[in-house]
Amino acid sequence: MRDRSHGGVNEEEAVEAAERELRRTQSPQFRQNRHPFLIGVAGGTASGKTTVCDRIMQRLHDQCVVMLSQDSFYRTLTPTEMALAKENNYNFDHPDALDRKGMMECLQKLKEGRSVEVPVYDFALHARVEETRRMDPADVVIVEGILVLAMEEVRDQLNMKIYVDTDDDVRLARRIQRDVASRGRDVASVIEQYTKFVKPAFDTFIGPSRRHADIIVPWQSSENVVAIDLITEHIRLKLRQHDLIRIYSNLEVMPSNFQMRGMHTILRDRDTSPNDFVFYADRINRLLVEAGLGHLPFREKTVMTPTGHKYTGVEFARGLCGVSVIRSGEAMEAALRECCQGIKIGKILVHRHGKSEDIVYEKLPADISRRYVLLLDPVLGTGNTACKAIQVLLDKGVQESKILFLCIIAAPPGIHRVCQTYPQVKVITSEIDTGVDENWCVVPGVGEFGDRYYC
Ligand SMILES: O=P(O)(O)OC[C@H]1O[C@H](OP(=O)(O)OP(=O)(O)O)[C@H](O)[C@@H]1O
Ligand SMILES: O=c1cc[nH]c(=O)[nH]1
Repeated sequence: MRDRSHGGVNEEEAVEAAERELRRTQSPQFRQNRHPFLIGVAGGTASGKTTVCDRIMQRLHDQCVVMLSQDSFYRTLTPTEMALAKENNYNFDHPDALDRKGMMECLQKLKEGRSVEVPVYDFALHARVEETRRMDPADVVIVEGILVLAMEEVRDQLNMKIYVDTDDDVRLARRIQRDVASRGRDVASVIEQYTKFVKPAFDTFIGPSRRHADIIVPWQSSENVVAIDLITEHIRLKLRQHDLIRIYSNLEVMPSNFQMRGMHTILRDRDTSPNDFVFYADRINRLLVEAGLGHLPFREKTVMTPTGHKYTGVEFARGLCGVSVIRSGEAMEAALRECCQGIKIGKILVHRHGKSEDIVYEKLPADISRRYVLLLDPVLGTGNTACKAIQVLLDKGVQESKILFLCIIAAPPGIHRVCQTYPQVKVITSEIDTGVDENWCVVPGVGEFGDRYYC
């Protein structure tokens, strides 16, 4: 008889658990260990970037948000460069005018949740001053500047890329006003600099960087309130999520409710009987497969209901197959067959020797290159096995974007490895674990999945 005594969670316990979670997530240690959400805001000179950043910060007033400006990283000019600057002949709009290394170091530290000392630049002297400005770890870091999306190394660090789009004539008028009023310049020199350097740099670096943006915000004379609403809602959603989901758009963690937590508690309990282990692993596998199928394309289809009315719905995608990683992945085949009758399922065997692995066997559908592939393996640990298996599929001609990797538990090293190496592969898991120990076991983990499932 199956042991069902793990069943319900009473309301009082649920409230207590929720309160414990709230206390935990608000503690200083928790906040310090979190990676912030990094947003880049670019656009031409005087396009309204700072106003966009201010509006985002105002809306996120209950979060810790800091703003890093590209302008802080202008290099102190050499005497020769200084002479050119004095003759209005130095290109401040070129990426080489920046201390890109210093900027990346700063960004990296903030990303790791560490404090930084940000340089302070004096625009009138064209030099860094002695003092620095301390910036503490934050939930959200906004990096603002004309070249933020033009520098690949900066772009690669960002979780959200915004481009502020404003007409050239509006920007020039604003730039003249600003430089005359606050940077001690006259109108003629501002226009000369604009024609000689600002506009060509816009045409070469800044304008083209718009194609890297996730969001292009039209920003003319009146403020774009709708865009700011959408951006801040998206950030709030991301902040509610686990760090790794914020970072990788190709990672999906199934919603965690008490059913899911309860099933995981049983899988993770070393005293769980083999029967129960199989029963609950199968239940999660079924949910995982359904979550994976939810990512496949569909076509609209209209049918007639028994009441004689039309129902407009969708038709499932064709050209799908499964591939299980032997042995544990085979435990997920039944769930896939229950959802997709008659589906073809291939197999890959990766032999692990500690850190290195070899593919020792593969049997895949002959036409796999034309199919979507649900790659099945319940445990993602270091990610070595998954990467090997994915590479086999790519070598067979499967498109990266057509691979969905399904696993019951995923450890952060494996998530980083797979999501970074194969950014178009969708990784779907039911829980993220803490890590991998010195024996390459996932912790807290479920132990050796295959031994427990097949014993
Ligand atoms: O991400 P990694 O560190 O590579 O670890 C994950 C691999 O480990 C497990 O298989 P295992 O080698 O235990 O073989 P089994 O399925 O035959 O039990 C699991 O099913 C994965 O294939
Ligand atoms: O913890 C682990 C790691 C690899 N494989 C498993 O089955 N469990």
